[in-house]
Amino acid sequence: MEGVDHLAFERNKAQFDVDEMKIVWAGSREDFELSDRISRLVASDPVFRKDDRAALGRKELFKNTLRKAAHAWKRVIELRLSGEFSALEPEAYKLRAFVDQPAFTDLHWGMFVPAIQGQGTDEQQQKWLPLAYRMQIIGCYAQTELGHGSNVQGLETTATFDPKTDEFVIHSPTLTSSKWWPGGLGKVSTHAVVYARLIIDGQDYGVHGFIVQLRSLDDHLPLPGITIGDIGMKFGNAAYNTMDNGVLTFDHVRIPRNQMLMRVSQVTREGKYVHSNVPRQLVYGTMVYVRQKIVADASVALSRAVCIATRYSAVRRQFGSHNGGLETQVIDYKTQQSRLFPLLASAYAFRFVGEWLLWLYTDVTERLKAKDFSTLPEAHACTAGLKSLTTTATADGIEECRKLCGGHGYLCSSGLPELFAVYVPACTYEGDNIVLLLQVARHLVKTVSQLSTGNKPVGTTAYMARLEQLLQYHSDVKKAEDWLKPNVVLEAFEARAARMCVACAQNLSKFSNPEEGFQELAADLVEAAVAHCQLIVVSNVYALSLLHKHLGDFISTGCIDPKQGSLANEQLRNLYSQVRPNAVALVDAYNYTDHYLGSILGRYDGNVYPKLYEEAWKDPLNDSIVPDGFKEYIQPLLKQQLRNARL
Ligand SMILES: CCCCCCCCCC/C=C\CCCCCCCC(=O)SCCNC(=O)CCNC(=O)[C@H](O)C(C)(C)COP(=O)(O)OP(=O)(O)OC[C@H]1O[C@@H](n2cnc3c(N)ncnc32)[C@H](O)[C@@H]1OP(=O)(O)O
Ligand SMILES: Cc1cc2nc3c(=O)[nH]c(=O)nc-3n(C[C@H](O)[C@H](O)[C@H](O)COP(=O)(O)OP(=O)(O)OC[C@H]3O[C@@H](n4cnc5c(N)ncnc54)[C@H](O)[C@@H]3O)c2cc1C
Repeated sequence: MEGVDHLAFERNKAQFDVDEMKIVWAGSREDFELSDRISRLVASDPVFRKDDRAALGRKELFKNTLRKAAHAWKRVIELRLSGEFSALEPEAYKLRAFVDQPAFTDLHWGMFVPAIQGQGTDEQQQKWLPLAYRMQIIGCYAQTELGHGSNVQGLETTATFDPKTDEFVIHSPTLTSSKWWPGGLGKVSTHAVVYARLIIDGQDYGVHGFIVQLRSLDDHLPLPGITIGDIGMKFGNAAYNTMDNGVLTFDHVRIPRNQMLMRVSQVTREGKYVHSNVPRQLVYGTMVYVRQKIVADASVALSRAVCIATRYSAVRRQFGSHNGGLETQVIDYKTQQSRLFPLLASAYAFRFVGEWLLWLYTDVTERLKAKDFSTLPEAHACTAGLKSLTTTATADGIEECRKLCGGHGYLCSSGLPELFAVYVPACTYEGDNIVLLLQVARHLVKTVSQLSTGNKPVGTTAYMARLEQLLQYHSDVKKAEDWLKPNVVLEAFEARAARMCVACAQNLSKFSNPEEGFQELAADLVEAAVAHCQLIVVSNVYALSLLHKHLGDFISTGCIDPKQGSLANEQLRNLYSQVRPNAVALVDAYNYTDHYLGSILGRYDGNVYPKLYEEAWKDPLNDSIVPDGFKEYIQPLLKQQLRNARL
């Protein structure tokens, strides 16, 4: 059966041009060609092999990660993948994506460099960026502490200005102030951007960023006053254990004054605190940048899981055989379709919403350069909300895909357990998803409360300007096909989000203390924020399955009635039937190599069973026929039973 395309029959059913769809998914022909070239390059390089990962112990796994990161960097330079200086070019980014192994380089390029770019002055950038671009220093982002992560203003590490020596003294005053979690910190980084409370003359000016050298550039030992290590094994086997998330404490470590990142605010030689004419929230700018990247990556993780589950569902057969004929492909079961196809649609939807968010982020960045800060709240709300929405849906979606693959989905060789374990911390890092939704809720409630003062809502909240109309709205859907009209769906989502936000604002106004009200109503506020974020996704693409999933919201807010809900469901079933013949082609359009998918169930040729069988024999337990430990632990039991039987 080797080489036979078990899915050819499925591919022949496609009703659209897969090659054209590959370009749509990639973004452009140029992007497609680049991805295609780099994914093949990675797949054919033995250093980037990953099928042996599940069996490696932590130390071997980590060394393997260092080897891959070093090799990736060599390839970036040899192939001139990056521009003259930075590896944040699309080519290098793609190479990292296809290598598919989290490493310290993610934090160096993804957070340390952007923190200096966004928060450093021109002089600081000139000094530090060339070193970082050439990886002559390796950096990480040391914000979270043992005692505080979400509450950034609660961080305890201090940076006290010493006017006598023109230095800051960085110190960890308590156990809970130990830096805890930063990726790349545990074993690799030579430097960090450390977030600490700025103290001048006894006064606390809040949290600011400082560039701190952690390890010697000669022998890699921690510098005096610095205690540093890895925080230990994390969820999953290989998964995120390729990363050295670290712990760090400072004992009165001195750094020059000019190592405070001073674009947002400065400390003068005399110890005067000067705040530039920019919002203090720019100190949080690196998080906004990374949240946008996380949204762009959600579609990648979800599409991998969906690709595996779709191909396998077309290969797998259970029940339904008549007269010795073939059994039914599990993809033909309506229940399988109703679980799988909305995820297939979500992967595409997140791909497009990621593109849109990149556009929004680029626009905001351009405005910030021109000192226009007006769109910053919208950028924060959109990045926070969509990060939360897409990572939650993706993590849940990967787990659903595992279940869609039945028992075989639980095998590491399906690729799904590791994909889930690597992905699921995205719901926590870069802002816990609930904490981020509460930020969106604050923005929405503020928008509603400002309507009465004549403030015109902008951006993604612009629909609130039609509040009167949306509060009167009731869907006029009469037949299932009406739900195919994008405007009909969009209006229903707008009305639902507006009503949920208004209900929250009205309930909040009953509290004399708004903060107390916000705490009390937090669960409702989170639901209103989800409704708003779903509207953003819907307005960029799709939505009937979401409407079906949240039917309760639509009916209880009076946007639609139960009959219209059933019509939506009927239309959804019709759509599943239309997707069915195209399903395998729709996942082929992702153009993933078998190396990248890392899944026997998702193989392009569908040759699942022989390969699963072959793979089982490679497990280290099968190295010997009788297992180690037999003589010590099994044989005595068996002998004991024999003795008992004789008695
Ligand atoms: C070899 C090869 C090449 C390789 C190339 C590789 C390239 C790889 C790239 C990979 C990319 C990325 C990889 C990253 C992996 C990620 C690892 C994870 C890292 C981390 O987790 S870092 C730590 C993240 N921590 C958090 O996210 C903390 C979450 N908490 C917060 O953000 C805040 O504390 C808060 C919850 C927002 C609350 O803050 P605060 O108390 O200060 O604020 P208030 O609620 O009082 O609000 C005040 C005011 O400020 C507004 N606001 C809040 N945040 C922001 C913001 N970010 N931007 C703008 N405005 C903000 C808020 O809305 C309020 O406004 P208002 O006063 O109401 O008008
Ligand atoms: C794999 C991984 C990598 C990481 N990498 C880095 C890194 O490189 N650098 C770095 O600085 N940090 C890093 N972090 C830390 C990460 O950013 C934090 O863990 C994250 O911001 C969540 O904060 P927390 O751990 O304090 O959670 P907590 O805030 O303690 O959350 C615990 C629970 O409390 C709830 N909660 C908290 N506050 C509220 C509230 N106001 N209202 C309602 N519910 C609330 C949350 O929803 C959650 O259910 C990483 C974390 C992980 C898991």
